[in-house]
Amino acid sequence: MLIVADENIPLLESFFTDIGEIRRVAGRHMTADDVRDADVLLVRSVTPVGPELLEGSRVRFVGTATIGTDHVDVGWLKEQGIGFSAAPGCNANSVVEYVLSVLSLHAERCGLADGNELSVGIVGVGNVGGCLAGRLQRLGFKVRLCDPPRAEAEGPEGPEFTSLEEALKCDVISLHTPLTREGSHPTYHMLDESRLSLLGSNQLLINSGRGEVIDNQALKARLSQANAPSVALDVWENEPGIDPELVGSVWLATPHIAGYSLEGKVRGTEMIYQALSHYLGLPVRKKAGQYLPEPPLSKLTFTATADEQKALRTALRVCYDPRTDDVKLRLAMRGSADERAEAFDALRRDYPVRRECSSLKVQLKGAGRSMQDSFKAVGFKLKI
Ligand SMILES: NC(=O)C1=CN([C@@H]2O[C@H](COP(=O)(O)OP(=O)(O)OC[C@H]3O[C@@H](n4cnc5c(N)ncnc54)[C@H](O)[C@@H]3O)[C@@H](O)[C@H]2O)C=CC1
Ligand SMILES: O=C(O)C(=O)[C@H](O)COP(=O)(O)O
Repeated sequence: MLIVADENIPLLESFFTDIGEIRRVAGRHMTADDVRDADVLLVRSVTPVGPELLEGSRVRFVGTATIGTDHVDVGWLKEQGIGFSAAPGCNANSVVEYVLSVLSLHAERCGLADGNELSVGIVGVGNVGGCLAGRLQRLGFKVRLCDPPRAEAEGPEGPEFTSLEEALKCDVISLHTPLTREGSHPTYHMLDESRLSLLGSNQLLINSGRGEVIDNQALKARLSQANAPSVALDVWENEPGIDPELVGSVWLATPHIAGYSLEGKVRGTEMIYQALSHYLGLPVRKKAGQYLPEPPLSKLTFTATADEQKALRTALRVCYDPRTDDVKLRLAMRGSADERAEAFDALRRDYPVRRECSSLKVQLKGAGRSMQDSFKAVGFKLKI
């Protein structure tokens, strides 16, 4: 059996050698010739999968080691009887940690002693948005949820949902919808010129869903006007050929790496390995946990003199500080359009190992219940 796979899927050999021969291909440049004689295709978000790639090939199963599926023509695969699986939720925790870290930086630069004074509108309350809402509520933030598809499906039985316009009134708005162009609630350019005009300079807009959910040209225009909001973008229109002027206009700019914790990536591989094994009727023998190395930093101790908010910010940023990725992306925006696109992909391909908060044991000497609860809410393991 031949498995053609994006070379950026981690642990390909560890998970798939027993199943078939692996051919590694650069995902961004995968062609019909690369996959013609394959039985299985494993991709990431950068490979459009549909008739152009697969017509006339032997492929009978496609797996994407990502949450998002907007790069896959799922309907066409179904019509062709080709098996398909994504990795729902695999890196949701990583995205949530990115948002928490962005929020901590924002609170600090706004001079807020307690970030949880902020109200947060979460747009798209699925795996990522739902997990984020739970954490923020435990941390004492005021959270508003916007998810029209869920509101319609769940009715009065579900949680309280608000309209997009109401969510856009919050101090912070965090986008976590998939990219959709059809249906009752399409998200393509959901934040257009008119909705962006509702935001003001005391607000922060975060997008770690998909770039096309915001009209990037309208956003660039909005950021050049008076009373513009602060913006943190992890995802962009036209990746990898993103707009360098927009990078220059936003507060925090990262190269689509919110979900790039090691845990999240390895879980993505594990999930498509499990799905392929089920599809082929093979036993599932391997687990992500067996491939996670010891983290470079495993313990952190705060003494009884530590201030709760400062300690929490420090611990969070020890695990992940988006400012490092921001600096690298800004530096990568020099050069020609081709060089910039290549540099964007290189930042993602060569991304350093980033571990989730759960990899760090935190000792809080003499800390009260509130401080312990806050650390646990973020996802740290407490050392008793
Ligand atoms: N930046 C990154 O590294 C990553 C980005 N993502 C992106 O985040 C997206 C969300 O991920 P999950 O939460 O796992 O997906 P999910 O499918 O679990 O949840 C998405 C939610 O958005 C809601 N939704 C759909 N249309 C909407 C609309 N018009 N307005 C408001 N809500 C709407 C859905 O009802 C659903 O509850 C993914 O589709 C992917 O595009 C995911 C992982 C990493
Ligand atoms: O899981 C998703 O959806 C994402 O956005 C991934 O983090 C994207 O990673 P790549 O597949 O582009 O490496």
